[in-house]
Amino acid sequence: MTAGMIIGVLALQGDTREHLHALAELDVIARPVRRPDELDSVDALVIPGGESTAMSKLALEFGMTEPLRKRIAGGMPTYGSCAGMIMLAGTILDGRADQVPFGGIDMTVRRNAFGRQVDSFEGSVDISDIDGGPFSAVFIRAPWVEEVGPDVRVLGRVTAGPAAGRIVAVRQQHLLATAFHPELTGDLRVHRYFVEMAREAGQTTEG
Ligand SMILES: NC(=O)CC[C@H](N)C(=O)O
Repeated sequence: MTAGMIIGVLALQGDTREHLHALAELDVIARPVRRPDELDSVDALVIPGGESTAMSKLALEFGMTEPLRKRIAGGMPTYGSCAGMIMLAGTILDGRADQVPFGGIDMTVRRNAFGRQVDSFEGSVDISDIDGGPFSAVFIRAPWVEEVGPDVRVLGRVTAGPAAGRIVAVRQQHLLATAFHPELTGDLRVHRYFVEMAREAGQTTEG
């Protein structure tokens, strides 16, 4: 069912195009999603990196917040990178008061957690479900995960440096989030893992 599967990439704000490119390398149809009717036509969704406060505001303006919350809570496989991770969090620290996440993952994330002095850096992250060695992970004003609920599996932590041990990749059933940007490094393993998740979900719902 992979061949016919359609994966949307939220296209309100952020690096939508890079995710579309990454998905195009895999055996799926990938399209941008801006409106509720476009959301209805996809089997799974990627929420890109960018600026989560801007994304939240645009989602409210485009009438996307409620439809997204419903689909995500209803089992649509969804992957969020960086700002996308923030939007999938139940609780945001250092967010804006008017920021409304889509939720879904029982976790608390801290925005811009790695500190102001380091805007972006590359670190090494092992992801427990993904073979092939550690990721060379790009962090850009990235969040980290401060707390997870009992249903959340921690998949990856920063391995070295001052932020060593910080949680930067998680999964809760059909939902996946990373604080870094695999769409920027040409390493397709996270996208492939997500496509596999989406395919499994499709098989379950289609019997
Ligand atoms: N690269 C990113 O997606 C950065 C996330 C951004 N700092 C935010 O809070 O939304």
